[in-house]
Amino acid sequence: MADDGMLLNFELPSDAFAPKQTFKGGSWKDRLTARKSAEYGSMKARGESGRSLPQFKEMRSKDEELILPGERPNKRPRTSEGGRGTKPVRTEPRDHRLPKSITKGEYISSLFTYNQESSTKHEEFTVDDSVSAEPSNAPLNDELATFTKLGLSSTLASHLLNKMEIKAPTAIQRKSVEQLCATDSDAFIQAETGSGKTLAYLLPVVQRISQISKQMKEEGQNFNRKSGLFAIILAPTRELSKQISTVLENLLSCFHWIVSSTVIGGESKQSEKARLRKGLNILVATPGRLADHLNSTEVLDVSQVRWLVLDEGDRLMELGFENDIQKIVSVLNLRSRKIQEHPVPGLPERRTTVLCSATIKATVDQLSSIALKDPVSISADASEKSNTEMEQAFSAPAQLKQSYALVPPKQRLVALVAALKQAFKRKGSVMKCILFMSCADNVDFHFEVFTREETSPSTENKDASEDTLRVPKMSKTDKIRQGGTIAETRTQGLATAFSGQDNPVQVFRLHGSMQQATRTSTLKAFTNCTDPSVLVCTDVASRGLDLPNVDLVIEYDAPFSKEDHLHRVGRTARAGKDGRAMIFLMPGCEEGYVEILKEGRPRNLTRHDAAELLKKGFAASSGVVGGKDWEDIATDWQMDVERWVLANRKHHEQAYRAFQSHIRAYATHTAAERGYFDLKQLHLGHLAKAFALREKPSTIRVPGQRPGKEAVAKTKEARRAQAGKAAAGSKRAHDEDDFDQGAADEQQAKRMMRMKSKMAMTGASEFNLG
Ligand SMILES: Nc1ncnc2c1ncn2[C@@H]1O[C@H](COP(=O)(O)OP(=O)(O)OP(=O)(O)O)[C@@H](O)[C@H]1O
Repeated sequence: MADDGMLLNFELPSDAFAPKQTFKGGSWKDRLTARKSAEYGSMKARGESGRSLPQFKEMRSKDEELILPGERPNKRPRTSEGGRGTKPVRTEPRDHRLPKSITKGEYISSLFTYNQESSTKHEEFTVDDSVSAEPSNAPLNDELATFTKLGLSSTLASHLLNKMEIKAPTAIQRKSVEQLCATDSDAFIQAETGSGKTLAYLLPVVQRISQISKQMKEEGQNFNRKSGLFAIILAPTRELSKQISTVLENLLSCFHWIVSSTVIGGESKQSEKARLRKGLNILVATPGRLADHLNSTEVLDVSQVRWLVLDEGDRLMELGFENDIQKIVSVLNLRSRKIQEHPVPGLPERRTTVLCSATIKATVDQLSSIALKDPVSISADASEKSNTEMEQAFSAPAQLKQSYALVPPKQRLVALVAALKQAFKRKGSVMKCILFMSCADNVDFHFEVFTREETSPSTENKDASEDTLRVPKMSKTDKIRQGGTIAETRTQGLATAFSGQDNPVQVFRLHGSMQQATRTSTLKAFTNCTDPSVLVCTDVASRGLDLPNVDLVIEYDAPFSKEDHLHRVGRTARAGKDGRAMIFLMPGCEEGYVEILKEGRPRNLTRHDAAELLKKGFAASSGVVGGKDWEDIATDWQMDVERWVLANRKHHEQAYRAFQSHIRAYATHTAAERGYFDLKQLHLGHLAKAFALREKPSTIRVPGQRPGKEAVAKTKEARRAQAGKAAAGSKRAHDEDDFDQGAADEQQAKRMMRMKSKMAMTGASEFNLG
């Protein structure tokens, strides 16, 4: 199941994050009224009468912050004038920025009040940006390190130079080409992102097969596509398989008699079978599809396979391809025993299996035990390393400039737009940016926000139109007709939200719930786009993809694991080029994640704060534009998006979905890192603002999804009443059991959900990658 389409069988309990009702903020009168109102509400629910009290929506603290029962306002920040508990110092009134009228169930809070502040020092780990770091994944500058000296034929070496503009090997290529051209032992190849691992395993494979073809010709035999399948390369995703296949075809254009092909799904098995029937010498495949063909395609003869490459080994395991790989390896072992009628001259006795990744996790040991025998470790580093050492040693490219932005939940959306505005302010400063989000719903919603038609910024008072913009109530049939999904085919648009004045920016979206053909064409369009562009995507684009000219990576939603972080930021600063990466974190427990970032041994890790981003993004250097300061401009923009969401049912539902899916995704960080991403500490009310939602989080429901605890409680009550009326004690007991069983199941469901959503959101299967 894909990440955005997941209608999982549990919903976050509406009151799960609500502490005991306490009312803070505003004057004592506000707090008293709020408490009385809440008491009145519960009396009313119990059927007791009470004197009329003001509706809660009418109450607003003096700071414009609406403090809701069930929501946790942040603690007042300490001020130099007084300790906690003293009246906060109000720098300026915010009221003028917010609409004067609000409607039932709708709460509008200011972007700039009650935000949690950072608890860490600003100076930490900030390094001078002007200090340039030597690229660590660049081609070698060593005259002795020529491809011919490493064992490649002069034909292949000159093809690399003249046709592919590859002059010298990278460090990992030097080691691996030398090793794999000379020996048949299994190998682990581990090197940082963008260091040329694809050629590190393809070059020796092509070289060895070209030698076989040469030997056959010398012995008077004809080498052609029917001579045998000699190498299989497995990759976890279709996109990656296609990319490997393209590099391979480029290489093989100097050996046109060696034929390669792919079986990766996404097209009919019949046409794949037809290709296999024609014969081929090198096959690039996804594990599931290959296992399928090994089962059902008789013409697929794997008895002569002598090279098996498992690219992105740890990812293959993460995505649950273990069984498929096990099956493939045992079929290869079994069929390699077949006695050949016409043995191929020069074909090695044993099969060489190569495992390759930028990050080597414990799971790789498992894969190694399935597929490898006494492997040699090949890393770019000069020292020989054990697996554990390799696991600890992975790092980001040295020349990559990393930073993190500490942004409170309410300001996330505006700060993101500000960062993008700043990045694309000057023509040519950033060409391509990849923006990572946690799930497909998030990608879809933000794509729409970035490409929406903006209303005139001169519209000063929009209060009058607030009610007319209200979302029309969705009828039951509408909901059914919509089926809980939004059909959206547009994958490219002009970024109205952050295009520079003379610098139009294109936005693309990519995630695993899109049709394969759309995914492929979107990637192609992004790659070929000559305008500055942003690819908003899930982790489907985090592994192995080599998209040219990406100079900025933004992780708006934190990665699910530190390995994912390295792969994401590794889409830039490739093969010695420069690159920048920024991750968004929230003040509070997420700040601790900086320690994890440091584990990737970045040469620099600069910190940005929300105010700094907003100021740079929303105002000129003077800080004031047309009499408005950057806070006003950011607020106007946020309000505009909120109104846009309210005005259209589709956008509203998209925002709902994105909010809910994001929270689910938030719960799926690896156990080791969950402490930094603690759902209980996430201020859902504030976070909703980053999705331009004005509703109370517990009321946010996506049509077709299972009701939350509140709704279940209501149903339970109704069912109890019914059971009571019918005086059917046994039935009641049965219903109770159902609910208790439901509660027990919920734990199980949550566990399943965590696993499923992690898989779906990171790309659970090659056929439906998220
Ligand atoms: N020797 C070389 N000289 C110059 N460029 C190279 C060389 N080898 C590879 N490249 C280029 O470097 C880029 C990255 O290569 P590749 O995709 O193989 O990296 P990788 O190590 O597999 O990265 P990842 O871990 O992200 O998958 C590609 O654009 C490739 O063309």
